Amino acid sequence: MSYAVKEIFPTLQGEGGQAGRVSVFCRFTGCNLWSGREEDRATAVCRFCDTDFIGLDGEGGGRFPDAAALAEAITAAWPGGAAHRHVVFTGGEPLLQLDAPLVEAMHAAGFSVSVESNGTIEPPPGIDWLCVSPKAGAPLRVTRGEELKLVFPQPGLLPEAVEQLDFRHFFLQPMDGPDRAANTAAAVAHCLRHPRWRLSLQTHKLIGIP
Ligand SMILES: C[S@@+](CC[C@H](N)C(=O)[O-])C[C@H]1O[C@@H](n2cnc3c(N)ncnc32)[C@H](O)[C@@H]1O
Ligand SMILES: Nc1nc2[nH]cc(C(=O)O)c2c(=O)[nH]1
Ligand code: SF4
Ligand SMILES: [Mg+2]
Repeated sequence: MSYAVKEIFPTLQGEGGQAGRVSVFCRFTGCNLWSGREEDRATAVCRFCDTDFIGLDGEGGGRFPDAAALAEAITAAWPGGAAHRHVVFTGGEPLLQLDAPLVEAMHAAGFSVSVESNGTIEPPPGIDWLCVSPKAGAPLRVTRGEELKLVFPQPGLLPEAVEQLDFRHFFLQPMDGPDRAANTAAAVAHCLRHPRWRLSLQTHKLIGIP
């Protein structure tokens, strides 16, 4: 199958348990919880998204005919040598497009494979680090993985509703937007009272990298 990609760029993973790790981000086009158009935001299932995932027009974006072609583009974007290669598939919702042949092609190219997903779609086999970030009002179908990263606070989705699921790490990530400072204080307060939860800051935004 072919893949629609918004952008491919090297940076540091900014969030969660792998923050600071050199990574190539492959951002797929499209999401199942929002069209990506501002006029639809107020009626979307997911209304707080901080990302432009429409189209193919970002750095390194485009339509890739098969897994080999996309793996080649991701490999070309890796800033280092043959060791420590790491790709993060995100979006939009990457599990609308990421499939086993692409995971296999990335492994064959020497990459460890991470995924950022909203948890509504079952992943293909072989993913090395699955981050699930559940969304209020959306069906949570993926209940295991390496990390659960809850954007906080979300009316209608309390940490208590997801903290017994089968994840190795539990993160609260303050919701960015006009209330970011208050949301950060609330997340810190929740972690202090419920130490299962750790704070995930969007560190790339703090230091001004993509
Ligand atoms: C843009 S999403 C793409 C991946 C997938 N669709 C998802 O929601 O997990 C990447 C990460 O950013 C988080 N995120 C999106 N908007 C945010 C915001 N306003 N504040 C904090 N985190 C946000 C998501 O929850 C997710 O963990
Ligand atoms: N540096 C950096 N880290 C990230 N972690 C998750 C991101 C995403 O948009 O999925 C993201 C992103 O957009 N940039
Ligand atoms: S599910 Fe992810 S990509 Fe889709 S609108 Fe929400 S935060 Fe954005
Ligand atoms: Mg982002």
